[in-house]
Amino acid sequence: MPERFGYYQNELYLQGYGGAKPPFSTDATKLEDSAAQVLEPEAFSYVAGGAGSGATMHANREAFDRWKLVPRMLTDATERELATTVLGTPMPAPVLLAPIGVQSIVHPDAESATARAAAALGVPMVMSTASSTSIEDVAQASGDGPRWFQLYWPSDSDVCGSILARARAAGFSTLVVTLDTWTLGWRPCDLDAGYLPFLRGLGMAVAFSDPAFRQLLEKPPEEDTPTAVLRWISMITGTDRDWSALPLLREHWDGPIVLKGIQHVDDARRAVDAGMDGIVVSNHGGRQVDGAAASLEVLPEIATAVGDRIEVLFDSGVRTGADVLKALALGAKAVLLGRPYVYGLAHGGEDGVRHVLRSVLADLDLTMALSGHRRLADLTAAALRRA
Ligand SMILES: Cc1cc2nc3c(=O)[nH]c(=O)nc-3n(C[C@H](O)[C@H](O)[C@H](O)COP(=O)(O)O)c2cc1C
Ligand SMILES: CCCCC(=O)C(=O)O
Repeated sequence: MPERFGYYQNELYLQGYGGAKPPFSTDATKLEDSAAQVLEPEAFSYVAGGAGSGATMHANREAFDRWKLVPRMLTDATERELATTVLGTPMPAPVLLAPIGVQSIVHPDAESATARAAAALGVPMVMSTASSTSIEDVAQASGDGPRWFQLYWPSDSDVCGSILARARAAGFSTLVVTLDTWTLGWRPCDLDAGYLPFLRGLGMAVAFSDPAFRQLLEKPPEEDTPTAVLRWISMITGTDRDWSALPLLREHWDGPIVLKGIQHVDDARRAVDAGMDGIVVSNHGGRQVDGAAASLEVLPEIATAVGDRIEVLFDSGVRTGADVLKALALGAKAVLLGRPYVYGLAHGGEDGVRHVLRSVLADLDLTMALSGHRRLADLTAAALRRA
């Protein structure tokens, strides 16, 4: 394990901050408020916002509140075993960083800072297709760190193949294909602010550095950005693909493939039938379908239906160690942490992401200990009660 995160007191206070106050809160639920103080209003709204009325974003949190841990005593949880392996990737705890695009709008070091922070802890980073940093630069920042690549699936097969070949060559081991964002959801915050970072040419580093994409353009993106942006957006949006198209991805990717954005048990079964290796039960943090079910609400039925045949990962609303425990007890193999690490990035770049990650991992470790669980395998529905 690259760095021991262990007990909160040892790690953050004695080693990390030497007993001094940390630079900002160790409570990820508070970071949103303080991030609002340090970010441009539009950038903050873009990150914090959800689709429509925000109903799904709120439902994601409410669903966590409906489940309560029921701690067990005298179980000897002095030493916990949090390390696990998902699709061949070893990790110190069942936590990955969710793919989040355009990180340059919150910090100039953007995805490179995130990659360094994740690598320092051995936590896998899922890099977004909509990154503000190219595949090769993220890989370099990530060094020996574990890394997965998230795909917004280009309709042009040459471009798709080129991007995936680059990701594979750069050491990204697992492909995460996001299905729930084939067009952007109705996001009043961004609409009201007239703010969409992509239309300003942000979050285009993967596309603009891709030789196959550049070949399709009459003028390079540096000379005519709006045309290049529109060409790219038209390529990654649309419904012209269905389940039968998934084998095409196998032609370009020989590693594990995970489908992200699964909410319905029948879609989870289809992912198994299509020979996929994993799914992420996710509603994109409530950013796509306003009124969609909370992801935690649908997790148990999906895990029961397919959990023995495919890796079931989870995101949308994870903020604390207890949240991780609950998702695992309800059938997830690991969770993806979303907005909180972006707020860490906003507060302090690489150090900020590390701070958030260490806080969540240490909180997870302690909550696991005090709930009486030694091993991840001990986390079953019996560890919970529905309120
Ligand atoms: C600012 C922002 C950008 C995102 N960009 C992507 C992306 O590029 N690709 C993707 O698959 N998911 C993206 N997501 C969704 C996350 O991967 C994840 O599903 C979501 O953040 C989980 O919800 P939470 O933040 O409430 O925990 C984005 C989320 C946010 C907040
Ligand atoms: C093409 C959209 C990329 C960013 C994204 O997924 C989000 O804002 O939720």
